[in-house]
Amino acid sequence: MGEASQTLDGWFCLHDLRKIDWASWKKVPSEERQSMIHEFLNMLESWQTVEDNKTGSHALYTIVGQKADIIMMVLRPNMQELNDVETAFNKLKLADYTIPSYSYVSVVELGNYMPPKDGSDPLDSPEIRERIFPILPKWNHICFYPMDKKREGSDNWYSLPMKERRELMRAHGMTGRKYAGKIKQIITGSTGLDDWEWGVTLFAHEALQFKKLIYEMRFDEVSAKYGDFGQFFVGNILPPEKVEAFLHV
Ligand code: VOV
Repeated sequence: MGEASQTLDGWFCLHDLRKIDWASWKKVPSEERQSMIHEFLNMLESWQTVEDNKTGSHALYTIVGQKADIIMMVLRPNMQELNDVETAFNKLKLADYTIPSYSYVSVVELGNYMPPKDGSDPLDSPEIRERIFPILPKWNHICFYPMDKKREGSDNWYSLPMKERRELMRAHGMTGRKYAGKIKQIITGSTGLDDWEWGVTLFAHEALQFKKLIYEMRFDEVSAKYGDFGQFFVGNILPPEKVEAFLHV
């Protein structure tokens, strides 16, 4: 039987996707809408303070297509704080005009397939700390999807020996490295936390790079043979200064 890979786990992560109830929103008098937008912007400012203090991070994007209108991705040191952020959003007046469309709970994860060569404590490495406690990039586009590794007949990731999994992950990493500077990936583990085993969140300057990377990875054995994927969500950055225009009706 396979040996479990040890993981380094960082910040907890919530992907919260909402639709805007545009029909109801349009009926709200403009002054009230303004005040709700203002209240939401104040919340974003408080999230920014957390990020500036490096005690969490967040990303706000609009979603293209009918699955959702916005995605809020929030990172916090523990599940309680994550829940607090979610509850605080739900208490905003604006939340009454949103419809939950998908959510995902996970924790930023780094596997030990490529351990430090000198045997040092990975948590002493600033590079590793930056990966498990990441400040999310403010790049133009986001792509998020959950995934599993298969356990079907002979295609069972979990019964492969560590050596073989390491080799497959090495090849996966080599494909990913070709996209350095074009795509930033945040892998969050969710076994026991949500319906799938991992959340994959990608950030890119150009949306086409998602298609190129994910297509190329389909040919890596680890994805071709063992990858099972959930729904894909893709979208555009929504910086605070554009929130008002986005919600303008
Ligand atoms: C920019 C692209 C990029 C790069 C450089 C990259 C590199 C790496 C490395 C080096 C490692 C192993 C160590 C670790 O960090 O855990 C991983 C790990 C992982 N990856 Fe990855 N990945 C990328 C990108 C990338 C994508 C696009 C996907 C989705 C797969 C697809 O087909 O749609 C993915 C998935 C994963 C997963 C689920 C894991 C955990 C697997 C496990 O069994 O534990 N990943 N990944």
